[in-house]
Formats: sequence, C-alpha cells, structure tokens
Amino acid sequence: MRFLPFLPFLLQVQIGVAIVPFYPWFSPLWQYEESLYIGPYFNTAKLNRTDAGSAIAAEWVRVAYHDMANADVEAGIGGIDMSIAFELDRPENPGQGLKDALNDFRTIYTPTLNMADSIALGVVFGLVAAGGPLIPFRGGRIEARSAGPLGVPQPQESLESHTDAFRRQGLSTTEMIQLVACGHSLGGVRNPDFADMVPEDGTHKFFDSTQATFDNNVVTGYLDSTTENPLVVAQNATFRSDLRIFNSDGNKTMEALANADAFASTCATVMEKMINTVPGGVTLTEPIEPAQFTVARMLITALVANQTQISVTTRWLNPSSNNKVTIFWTDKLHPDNCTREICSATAKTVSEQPVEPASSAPTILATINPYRFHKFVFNISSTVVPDKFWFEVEDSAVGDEPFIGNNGGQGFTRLDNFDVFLDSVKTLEAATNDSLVFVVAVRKSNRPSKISIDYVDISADAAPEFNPKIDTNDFSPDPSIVPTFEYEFWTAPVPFLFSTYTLTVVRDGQRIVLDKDQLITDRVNIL
Ligand code: HEM
Repeated sequence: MRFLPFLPFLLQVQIGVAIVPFYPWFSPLWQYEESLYIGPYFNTAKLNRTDAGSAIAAEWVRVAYHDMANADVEAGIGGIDMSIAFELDRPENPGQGLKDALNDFRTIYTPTLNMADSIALGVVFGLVAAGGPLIPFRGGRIEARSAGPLGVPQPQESLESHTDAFRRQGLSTTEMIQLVACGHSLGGVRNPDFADMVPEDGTHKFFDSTQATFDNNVVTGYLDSTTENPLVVAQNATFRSDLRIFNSDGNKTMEALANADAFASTCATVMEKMINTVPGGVTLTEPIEPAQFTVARMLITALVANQTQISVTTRWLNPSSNNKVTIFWTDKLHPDNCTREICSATAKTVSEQPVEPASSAPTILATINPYRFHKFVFNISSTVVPDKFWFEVEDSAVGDEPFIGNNGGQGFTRLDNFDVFLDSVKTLEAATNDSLVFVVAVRKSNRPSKISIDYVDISADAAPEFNPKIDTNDFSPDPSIVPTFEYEFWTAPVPFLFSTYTLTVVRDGQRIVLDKDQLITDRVNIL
C-alpha cells in the first residue's frame, strides 16, 4: 500500500495580517488536522461507550501511561509506540481497560493515524472531553513491532523504585508527583485487577468523587484528608503508592496543585511531555493547528443522463457574517470552453459548528475554533475531465480581495481526473452479512488494466491481537450494472470490518493510488 509522502514541516498562508498553517490536501498533516478538529477518523462516539465503569477518558489516559512507562529516555528506547499491545500479559499491565482502549483505537486505524499516534490523541481528546486542558498534538509516532522491556510502576513497589522509574522515563520527582496526581484525577481501581484494594466483586473504587471530570479533587481531597483514593488509604499500607509519592517532597508539589488553574496548566505540561516521549529516531511534527481553509468529502457519482455529480465540502475558520465561497474548475480537454462563469458553482448549503454529535471531543475543539462549512453539489457533463479545482472565499476578515484556496498553488486535484471513482457501495439492509460490494465507475475511454483495493481488516482475529492487517482484493467488470454513456462499473467485495482503504489503478504500466479521502461515497445500494 502506498501513501502520499510525509511532510513533517509546517506550511503557511497569510490571512489579512495573520499567518496561519496550511496542510496540503490528503497529506498526513491534512489527515491529522481533520482527525483533531473534525474527527472523521477518530470516532469519538467511542467516548460514549458505556461498558467501562470508569470514564473512557480514564482508560485512554492509563493506556498511554502504560505504553510510555517502560521508556528509557537516555537510551532512546520506548515511549508512546503501541508496544503496550505486545505487553498485555504482564502482571504490570492488568485490566480490561487497557484492552478496551486499544480496541477503540484499532477500529479507527489508518496508516497515518496509526495505533501509536492514536494512543497520544486519546490523551488529548480524553482530557478535553473530561473538561480538562487542551494539549497540543504532534503526529509522526512509529508503531513498535514487538514488546519493550519491563518497567511499568506497580503500587506495591517502594518510593525509591518509583522515583527511579520516573527518572528513567525522563521525569523528575516533582514531575512524577504532578503526572500521578493528574492521571489519577480520572477513573479508579477495579476489583478484578486489584482485589487486595477493592475486595467486592465487580466494583470500582474511584480516585475521587468526580472520576469522569478532569479536576483537582484528587489533590484537594488528599490535602484535607477526605480522600477515598485507594492508593492513599488502602487498608494494606503496601498499596499506598500515591500516598508515598504525593508526600515525597513534604506535599510542596501537591499544595501547588491545589489551585485549579495551576493544576490544569501543570497537567497540560506533564501530559504533553508524556505523549511526546517517543523512541530515539522518531521525529514528531509541529503541533497541529486548526487550518484556516480546508476541503473534505469530495463525492462523485455517475448519473444516468451523461452527467457526473460532484459534492464537496469546505471548512473556513472564524467566519465573518458575509462569508461566501465559490468553487471553480478547469476542463483538461476543452480549456477554452471553461470560463469562470461556466466552470464555477456557489455553495448549496452552509452549516456552522457543531457538526458532530453532542459531547464528543471534536465538538469541544470546534467550539474553541468556530468553523463554517460550505457544501457544494453540482453536475458537470461526463465528457468534462476536471483536472483542477480551487475555491475563492469572500470574507471581510481577509479584506476586499478574496482568499484563494488552491492547495498551496497546486489546486485540489484528483490524481486520475475522475477516470476511476468509488460510485457506490452495495450492502444488505440488515448489517448481518460479512461483506460489502464496492462499486467503482471506470471511464470507458481510459480503461485501466487492473484495479485493486487494499483495506485494513480490523476483524477480531487480526494477529497480534491489536495489530491491524492489510488485505487486497481485485475489481472486475460487473455487467449486471448498466453502464452510462461514459462509464462502466467494476465491483470487488470488502468485509464489513475495515477501517480504511486505498485503490490502486494500473494503466499503461503506471500505478495511481487513491486513498479513502478521495474515494468517499454516500450512495449505499441495498442488495
Ligand atoms: C507509580 C506510578 C503509578 C502507579 C503505581 C499507578 C497505579 C494504578 C493502579 C493500581 C490503578 C488501578 C488500575 C485498575 O484497577 O485496573 C491505576 C489506575 C489509573 N492510573 Fe495509575 N498509577 C501510576 C501512575 C499513573 C500515571 C503517571 C498516570 C497517567 C498520567 C496514571 C493514570 C491512571 C488512570 C487514568 C487510571 C484509571 C484507569 C481506569 O479507571 O480505567 N497512573 N493506577
């Protein structure tokens, strides 16, 4: 499977006097930005999973710490790299919570937003969703392929062993106290995992009374001795690791965290340090900022009357009330016929945030960064070969001249000028069958020799357990679907449980790879 080249640097555009980041269409940076601020990959409905007892955010934060905790920063070994997926049978990693968290990330896997980056993003989303601070997200983590060394601290260990472990992780004693207090703001201790501390079958003892809210009650309850945190008040003193850690500097650090604002900003700093701890040789991107202007969801449909329908959505940050967007395109075969008047369309529908279901983390991020979406739906003749799209945004924030959204000068192109596109997906009405049929439209005048789909199979038997697996199927012409004037239709089966896919088109010995974002369809045909 081939993906577009990685661009670790930050590109910029000027809006009025402000310089804002720009992420090229379909680049990994563009995918990170979409994941962070809109969330089509990182399905945040998972934050509302109800089978956990603890807040989902607690599971996401704990899995990140357990992934990072065996790091040896000086030796450049370990960090956030998903090695935890290979370490779940160790006594230092007990609990269904770690597995459930990894399962959440596995089902949204893409090669860019891989398991290691998802573990880090889970902390960003988890904290915000629990009312905590927004920490910057950098992408670029690399997945481990095997287990790392032992090294996750356990409650029965001594203070000295904890201090050593945190030093190995690159954290001072003060940072150890801060990170433990911040982490233990969420969730608690579970009976099946630590029956010595929580003896009643199937129960939890939370670290504080607000286990789903990221606040400093865990600190204030400890300081005024009202806490029921099992790691402070466990009957068996051996398990009181939080107590030993919290008072290891005479409570100086805990007293500073008693101020709610100081707690939020300190936690943002140490949690960011935690998720940015990566193995030597891994370079993270700059923090992913909200883009000023971006384009998503280009849907293409072959209509019977020799027309192709295009639907595409743009997103504009901090819109003024007079904000208006127009789309333009070129026609590769008949450029002279394609004037500004003929080859342009205005937005059909306009929507403001929030676009995601209530209470999901991207909604919160989007509230901080208000967007306006413009959706275009228009038809062009199927004989047109559109090789470039661009947008003009009129908005008083950018002055009298419109902002030209042309993807850094390249235009928004599809690599194959609409010669192959995903037209629809066939499925059974009840989602009980085990495969879908992908239908691609193929321009008859430019038939490829081969079309295949690589998809990430996330069915439960992937091995190792949380490691997504990539499978390939070939398309073949399907005479049961009536061709249009320009297009015929090819089909290939894909199992229900996939997270992402790319299409490879081979023509004249050349391979063109289109990824999922260039291959979206809203059309689902019932078989
Ligand atoms: C000496 C260090 C630490 C020890 C001994 C320790 C110990 C524990 C224990 C025993 C549990 C209960 C787990 C279960 O019942 O399944 C727990 C839960 C948790 N820990 Fe820690 N922890 C430490 C550091 C941290 C750090 C640094 C973080 C994050 C920054 C963290 C985040 C969490 C979270 C969020 C939970 C709740 C999980 C849930 O409710 O599902 N811990 N910890």
